[in-house]
Amino acid sequence: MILEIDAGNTFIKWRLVCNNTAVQSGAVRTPLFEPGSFDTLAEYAIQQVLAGSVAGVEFERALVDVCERLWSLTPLFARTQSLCGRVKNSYADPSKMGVDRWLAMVAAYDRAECQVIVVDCGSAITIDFVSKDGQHDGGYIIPGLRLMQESLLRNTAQVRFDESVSNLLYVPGTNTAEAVMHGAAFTLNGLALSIRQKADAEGAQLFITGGDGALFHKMAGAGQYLPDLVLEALPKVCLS
Ligand SMILES: Nc1ncnc2c1ncn2[C@@H]1O[C@H](COP(=O)(O)OP(=O)(O)OP(=O)(O)O)[C@@H](O)[C@H]1O
Ligand SMILES: CC(C)(CO)[C@@H](O)C(=O)NCCC(=O)O
Ligand SMILES: [K+]
Repeated sequence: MILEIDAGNTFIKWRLVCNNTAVQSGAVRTPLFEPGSFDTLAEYAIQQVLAGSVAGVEFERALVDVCERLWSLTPLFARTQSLCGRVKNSYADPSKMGVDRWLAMVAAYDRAECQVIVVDCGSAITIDFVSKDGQHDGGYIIPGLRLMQESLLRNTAQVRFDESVSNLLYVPGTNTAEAVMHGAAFTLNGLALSIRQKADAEGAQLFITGGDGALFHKMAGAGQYLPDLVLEALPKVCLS
């Protein structure tokens, strides 16, 4: 049994994989992660822990301790590489690129083996372009839906995330909260349409993941939404 972990700035997502099949999965809010968070998995015979993290060194240290305590093993952390299979990084210093972006690109390219556009709608929205021969042609990092709203609503603290069901609406708002939340959704919608257009024009396959990925997928009306895309490439990247 293998425990795979994708640690982002909002959620730490995990799944248990047995014979290449996910048998259980879950998520912990990153700020609420504590050494006991994985105690419910203590009973499983976990032979390997593979992790990709953009959540900082403290999380990595905590995970090392947890794995030692629960299963007497050391987790393997994926690191952004300059090359993995045919996928070539465009960063002069690959260590500066979030490993979640790299993992998603490697997984998407492995599936398509042609030109891909990879969109991860998490705390941040990242959009990465990989050519048909595997060259990363660069990408974008944009504040995610929640960050867009929070950056504007920091001074109207009563507006809570639960109200953002209206994220799905992007008609012009008739109060501040609506104007801000619908504005964020309107921005995401514009982004989705422009990415779809680019994918269509270039004949690229579009891969979408992340907490707001389902919404982006709906807005784009194209591409594949794969919630576990970042986890998929963990074995390849950790073990190469
Ligand atoms: N219940 C929820 N609580 C918080 N955010 C949610 C929830 N449901 C959807 N979201 C959206 O999902 C986003 C977080 O997505 P995700 O879990 O993919 O982020 P992450 O991988 O932790 O972030 P990153 O990798 O960018 O650091 C939030 O910004 C928010 O817009
Ligand atoms: C952009 C995020 C936060 C998306 O999760 C992550 O990939 C990250 O921390 N990246 C580091 C900066 C970069 O990728 O250039
Ligand atoms: K992510």
